[in-house]
Amino acid sequence: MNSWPPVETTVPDRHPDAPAPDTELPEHYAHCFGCGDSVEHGLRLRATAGEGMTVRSRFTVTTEHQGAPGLAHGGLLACAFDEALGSAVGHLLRRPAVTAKLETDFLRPVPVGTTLVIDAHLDGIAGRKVYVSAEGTVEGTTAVRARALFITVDLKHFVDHGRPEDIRRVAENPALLGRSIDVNP
Ligand SMILES: CCCCC/C=C\C/C=C\C/C=C\C/C=C\CCCC(=O)SCCNC(=O)CCNC(=O)[C@H](O)C(C)(C)COP(=O)(O)OP(=O)(O)OC[C@H]1O[C@@H](n2cnc3c(N)ncnc32)[C@H](O)[C@@H]1OP(=O)(O)O
Repeated sequence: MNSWPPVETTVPDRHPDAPAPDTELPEHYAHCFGCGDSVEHGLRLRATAGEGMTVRSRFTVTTEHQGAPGLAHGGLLACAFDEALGSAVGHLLRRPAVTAKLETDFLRPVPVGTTLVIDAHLDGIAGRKVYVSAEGTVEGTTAVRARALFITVDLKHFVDHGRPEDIRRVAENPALLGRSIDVNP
């Protein structure tokens, strides 16, 4: 297995305003497929800040998340990890970031009706590059592992690239961003 992180990094401190351990984390965007409550068949991940540079997320697989009969679709499992890893970056560093690379190892099938518990860990940063990894367990057995590179960006990244009507909706109703992001800091 390649060494991880693949470049020399430092391990940052938790941001002083990062949520305290055991705090339930809010959805970061109401229409986010990973965590938003407004997405009917979204993944609706729920996350809790952990100790140190960790966040624990939970994803309950429903009938709408199948790839094969009774089993979670691998792409949706990757999505759950993207969300869980992004949540660790965003909440622990309090900086906006986007996924540049996401790699997943599927070790065991994940059945419909089970809850995948995803423990994400922020491994290190090098400039704008943030390396994170996670392990997902079902009833105590490791089912999926993932590693990702996130790149920190300015909020302008989203304004410049997002569809204008969606950006406008958020500007008019900042509550769509939950309590995670202060659009007028
Ligand atoms: C007021 C503050 C508020 C703060 C926020 C607070 C709280 C937030 C709270 C919660 C957030 C919660 C949850 C978030 C949950 C889920 C997140 C889901 C995230 C996503 O789902 S997001 C969608 C998918 N994602 C994209 O839509 C990205 C598309 N992409 C781009 O937008 C560009 O591609 C970008 C910006 C990535 C880079 O572009 P760029 O021009 O800015 O920078 P550049 O290319 O120079 O890369 C810089 C350095 O990264 C290296 N690098 C780049 N890419 C690499 C790769 N793939 N492999 C290896 N290395 C790579 C380069 O090699 C260079 O390295 P070096 O510095 O060493 O040269």
